[in-house]
Amino acid sequence: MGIRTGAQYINGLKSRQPEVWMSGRKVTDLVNEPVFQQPIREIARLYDMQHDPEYSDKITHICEETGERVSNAFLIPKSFEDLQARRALFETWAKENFGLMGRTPDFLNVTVSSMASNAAFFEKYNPDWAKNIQNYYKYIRDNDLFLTHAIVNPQNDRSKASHEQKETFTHLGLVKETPEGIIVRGAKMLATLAPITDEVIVYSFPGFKPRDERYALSFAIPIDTPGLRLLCREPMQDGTRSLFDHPLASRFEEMDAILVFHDVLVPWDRVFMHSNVEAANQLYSQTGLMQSTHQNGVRGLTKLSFAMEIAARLADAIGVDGYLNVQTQLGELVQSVEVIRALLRVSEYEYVTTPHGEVIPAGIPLETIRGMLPKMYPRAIEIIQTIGAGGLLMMPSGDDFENEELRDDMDRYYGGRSGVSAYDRIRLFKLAWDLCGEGFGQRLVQYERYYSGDPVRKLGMFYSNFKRQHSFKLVDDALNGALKAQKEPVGTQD
Ligand SMILES: Cc1cc2nc3c(=O)[nH]c(=O)nc-3n(C[C@H](O)[C@H](O)[C@H](O)COP(=O)(O)OP(=O)(O)OC[C@H]3O[C@@H](n4cnc5c(N)ncnc54)[C@H](O)[C@@H]3O)c2cc1C
Ligand SMILES: Nc1c(O)cccc1C(=O)O
Repeated sequence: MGIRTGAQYINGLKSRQPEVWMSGRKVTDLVNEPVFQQPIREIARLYDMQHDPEYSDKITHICEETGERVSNAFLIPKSFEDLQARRALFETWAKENFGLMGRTPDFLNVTVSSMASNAAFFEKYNPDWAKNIQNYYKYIRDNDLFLTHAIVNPQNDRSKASHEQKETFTHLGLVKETPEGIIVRGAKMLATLAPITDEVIVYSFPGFKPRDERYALSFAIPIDTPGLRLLCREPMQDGTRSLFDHPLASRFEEMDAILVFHDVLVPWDRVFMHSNVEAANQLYSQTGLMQSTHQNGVRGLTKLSFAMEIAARLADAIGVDGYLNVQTQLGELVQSVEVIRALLRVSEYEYVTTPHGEVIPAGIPLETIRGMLPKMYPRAIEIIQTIGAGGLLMMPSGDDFENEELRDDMDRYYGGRSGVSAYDRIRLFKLAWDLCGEGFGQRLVQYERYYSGDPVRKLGMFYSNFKRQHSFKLVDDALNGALKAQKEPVGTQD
């Protein structure tokens, strides 16, 4: 089939009935559920772009194997140009939602592509696992599927290993093997956009301990697989708030869900790994999952740039950008954007070719983005709050603004500097408040901090890996140089 349209994506959603729970009720009509309608529209729009002549050649390509047009997320890059083609997709889609939707289909499609292109890793442990991940890659590529992922065990007690939790199946684990597949039970978090996806893939960050064997698994199943229950967090918008009042929150909220598996059957051909602590702990570093970090980086750059632009427009609208303190905050934001932009470029220009010929962005700059964005983005939000100050809290609702009795006051007292009307200022400040004040905006801060794991442990791992690869030779050069200089009599140099 190749690339889908938005309508085909929506028809896919209509054809399934996953068990979705939200606000104390079972959601039975997903596509007409007010909370999900707008995000579904946003994802459908991305699918439609694949067919739009303006974007098609930029974000899709003809698959060598099938001759069909497929998303660039399924490209296994073999050159710098391929990396750029993939980036073009990330960038084009991120710009459609200002980088605020992190888990658009490209994210996991890239992840699975890199797992499949590193099938040799799975082969080492079990040839069936390698075959399964490769077939799964082809399946989602050829059907242009949208995946969610759940890779983190629920918090419960982080001081204990999976096998030491209160109950055997608090963390998702293997119950038994059957002729048809494996039966799994327990929970995994935190599957963003799960209710409106086609499939879920499960794997884990490293950290399993001996005796955690049953929890060391990876597989993918349709989101409506019997026994799989999706428990949504409380929605941050009810789907009825106006676009005037909430221009971002009412469009781009990504629902998050805990997945609870009640003795779910995973067919053998969908099992990528099980009962192997060593394989599960190596999966992340050995299968090029770094490729998804390329998507994260491009998307994160768009989001940070958006925050920077909002801060600049706020400051301009109320005439405060001539003050030194405001200028230094805005300058800091522009420089943050430039740092991320430069790091992305370095990662692409200094790409690495793997032994099997895949071209991947350089890891250290991408990891650096991952370490810095969790600090830069919250800081950008703090700056928006600081520059907007009380003005962020004085904005009326759209209904107030439309009320003829109030209009004169609004026009008089809500305008900005000369040339900025009350209407323009109110709209701008509402945009800013969605990003820096609403629950929607706070989730986006939390997302930037945690979407790729705990930044504390990530930075620790980053330094340990860095140390393994570097001998800090400049220090030896300096020490040896000092010894040499000491021995050489003065005047012997040219
Ligand atoms: C908005 C949002 C969307 C997300 N979307 C997804 C998704 O789609 N799919 C998915 O799988 N995951 C998703 N995640 C989950 C994300 O992967 C986790 O939040 C992340 O891995 C951090 O784990 P945790 O939240 O369980 O924090 P914890 O690991 O429980 O950490 C809690 C605190 O304790 C500290 N801590 C815990 N253990 C240690 C330790 N061993 N050493 C030192 N400090 C420690 C941490 O530094 C942190 O401050 C999302 C998260 C957010 C916030
Ligand atoms: N963002 C990530 C995720 O959600 C799962 C696994 C890895 C990452 C990552 O950025 O490396």
